[in-house]
Amino acid sequence: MIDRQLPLTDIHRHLDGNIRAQTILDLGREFNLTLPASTLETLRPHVQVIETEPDLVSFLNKLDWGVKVLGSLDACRRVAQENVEDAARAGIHYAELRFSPGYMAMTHNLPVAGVVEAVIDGVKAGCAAHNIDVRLIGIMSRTFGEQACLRELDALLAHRDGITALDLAGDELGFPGNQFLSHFNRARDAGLRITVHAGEAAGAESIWQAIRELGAERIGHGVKSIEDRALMDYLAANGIGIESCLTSNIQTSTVASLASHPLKTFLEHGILATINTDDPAVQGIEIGHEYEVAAPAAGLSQQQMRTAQDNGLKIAFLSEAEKAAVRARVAG
Ligand SMILES: O=c1[nH]cnc2c1ncn2[C@@H]1O[C@H](CO)[C@@H](O)[C@H]1O
Ligand SMILES: [Zn+2]
Repeated sequence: MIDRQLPLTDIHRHLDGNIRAQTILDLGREFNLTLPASTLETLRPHVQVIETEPDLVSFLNKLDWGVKVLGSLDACRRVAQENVEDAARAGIHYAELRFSPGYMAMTHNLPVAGVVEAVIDGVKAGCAAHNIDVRLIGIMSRTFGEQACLRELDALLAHRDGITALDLAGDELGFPGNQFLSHFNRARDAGLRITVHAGEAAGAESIWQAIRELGAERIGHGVKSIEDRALMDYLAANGIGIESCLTSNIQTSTVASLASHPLKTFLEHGILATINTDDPAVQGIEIGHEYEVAAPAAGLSQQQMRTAQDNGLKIAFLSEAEKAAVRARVAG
């Protein structure tokens, strides 16, 4: 269960993996696009995971309709604003929303830096209307290769003030982290914080690579840490947090069942592991479901859920003063 005395965070939440089905219909109509269905009910199986997908890449295909309808920068602004509204409605006090500007720009050839600006704008508008703090994480979608990632990085750095951190997501097996050393060197030089999707489709070596070569301070998923005790020791000793996404890991067939998910072991090992959604609309879940259904099914005790919840703000990409402000707002 969620501890209502503590701030509720979601620090691994893809904004472009969380586009409302209704908004997909609306934008499809606005831009005269042929969608696979014209009602919410019939559209759902095309934009939401209904049964477990066989692998990560099949899961990721479910995000495609959401970005295919982004026919203008205004549409990008709208989905960013709706994302803040949805996170606030879910009871989240602090969210780190991540997005891949190149992926969002791709179908309609939008200017990538324009997408970054529109997302920053939409999030600002959302925060002004709701009681929530949000930071943005820029994603480079590795699936489209080094050059495309370079264009994403350039666009993110063009709006450096509105971006807190850099991430690498997409097809981890097809595009290993060692192709992106120079991208991360530049990002760190610009003072961006670093988190990397690693150890989801690939093994523990991908997590070591993300830490040692890309400078990851946190790991997205990090499931395969369980296969390497020295790595678990290292994560615990160095305060490198794990952004766990329980339901996502089942839907991508990364983990066979919630009962065998390693999150509980990570917490027992003293790793700063957290509970997050990933792509809520695509998965058909919200953060409440992860605490109320998924985490108990993964064997977490109430105390372990509390620890995971507390870890969210501990490893957030905020200064200590900003964290204290979030705590004070929740307590007050
Ligand atoms: O669970 C995940 N693992 C790896 N990549 C992901 C996941 N969810 C979404 N994306 C990727 O993030 C970008 C959009 O924000 C896209 O590249 C999408 O494929
Ligand atoms: Zn993710």
